[in-house]
Amino acid sequence: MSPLEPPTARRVAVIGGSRVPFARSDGPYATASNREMLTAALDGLVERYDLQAPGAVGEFVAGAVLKHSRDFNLARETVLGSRLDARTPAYDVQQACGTGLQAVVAAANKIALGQTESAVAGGADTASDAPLGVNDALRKVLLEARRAKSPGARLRALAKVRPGHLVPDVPRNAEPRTHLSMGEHAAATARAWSSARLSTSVTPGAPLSREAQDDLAATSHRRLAAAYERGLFQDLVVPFRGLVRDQNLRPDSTVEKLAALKPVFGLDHPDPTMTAGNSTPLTDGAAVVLLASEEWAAARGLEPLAYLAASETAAVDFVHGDVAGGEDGLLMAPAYAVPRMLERAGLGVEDFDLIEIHEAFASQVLATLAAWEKRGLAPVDRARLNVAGSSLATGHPFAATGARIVATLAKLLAERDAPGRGLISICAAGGQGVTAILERP
Ligand SMILES: CC(=O)SCCNC(=O)CCNC(=O)[C@H](O)C(C)(C)COP(=O)(O)OP(=O)(O)OC[C@H]1O[C@@H](n2cnc3c(N)ncnc32)[C@H](O)[C@@H]1OP(=O)(O)O
Repeated sequence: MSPLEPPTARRVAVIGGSRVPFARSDGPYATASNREMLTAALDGLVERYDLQAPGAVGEFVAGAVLKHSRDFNLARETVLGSRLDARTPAYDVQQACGTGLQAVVAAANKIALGQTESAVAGGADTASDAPLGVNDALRKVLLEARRAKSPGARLRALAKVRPGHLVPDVPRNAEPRTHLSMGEHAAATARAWSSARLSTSVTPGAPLSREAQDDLAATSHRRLAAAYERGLFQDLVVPFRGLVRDQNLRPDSTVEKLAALKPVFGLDHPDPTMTAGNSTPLTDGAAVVLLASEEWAAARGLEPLAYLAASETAAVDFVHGDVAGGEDGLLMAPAYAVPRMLERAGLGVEDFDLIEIHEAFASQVLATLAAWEKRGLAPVDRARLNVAGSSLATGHPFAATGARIVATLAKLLAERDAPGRGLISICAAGGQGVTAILERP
């Protein structure tokens, strides 16, 4: 028997995106689950691209960072409650804040290899509906009670419950080994890069200054507001629970206003620079992207916005390296992923019309830019960076951010109505980075 020939890779088109407006946690989506938000985003896409028919979508790939055990396969549970055909296979991925982009890459690779013709990928997260666990002591008692062979034995087991057992196990926005929050890690990285050279900073002498961070945040709000204003998100955002645009957006967020906010991270060092204004807020939301082969798109008369041309992941050893931060801080893996991806593609950052860096914190974006320059990449032209705003303005529902960025960038490339290339860089908890290239030939 002759072996199957290895398939030739095909181009993967980004057809469109759909997301709910992002909401600040404990706000309008406080009672919405990941599944409900993801279903709303998915149904938006199903409706817009007429995907109800059986087999229209080959697979749904999605994930959440904070996930209830009842959503053991959130993607499949979402399909079953959505307008997508119930016979659509679905599975979860999880790579912290890189989840949404990793879901896109996983789905795209199957399309590229001819294993499916179309897929939807994305993610959702809610810090409002975070899963609370029972603490270990109570878990032992409850399991003992469940195993009890008689009502008496069950009662004896339950009688062991003490008030202290009722303290819930709350998921923390902290690194499990260092016990430091993401913000504290970013503050340590900002210190490590504070004397870095950065050609394009508003404060060239001190690229990670408070002023430079606030400027980045104000720019993000200003550009997101302008993008809403000119209708960029008209076919990308579906209204949900009374919101029509991202709740965190403050068009009036000026550098002067941001300068008045008090620092919240890195307070154990002189001159802390990170505030609620130049950090992302805890956010609830969901986003998805429709991907397909060129043949699938052509058969439906759909014009691809752009193509997923490359992707890369990297991880830094922040555990054995510099645990608290340093050059290889927790959120610095894109400093390795992007140069590697560009080398493989034979491109430089100057070859990109648009660059999207997920804004976990302004300081982390600036440290990433400095690291790229240090590793020999050309300075990033700020006029091409996050041109429609990014996470500082939209907010950051962890697993949704990748799909938000892919859909926004694809739309921005299509808008230009000319050949173009866009770069995506996303840092993730766990010391990981997920990056990608979109292209419009
Ligand atoms: C890989 C990754 O992505 S890692 C990133 C993961 N995400 C995180 O770690 C989330 C980090 N963020 C947080 O933990 C929280 O949002 C914090 C600690 C930064 C801030 O929390 P809070 O103090 O609750 O923020 P809050 O929204 O109340 O803002 C504080 C103040 O700043 C003001 N403010 C916030 N943003 C702005 C802005 N853009 N412009 C003007 N004022 C602002 C608020 O109005 C508020 O003012 P008030 O005290 O007068 O009401």
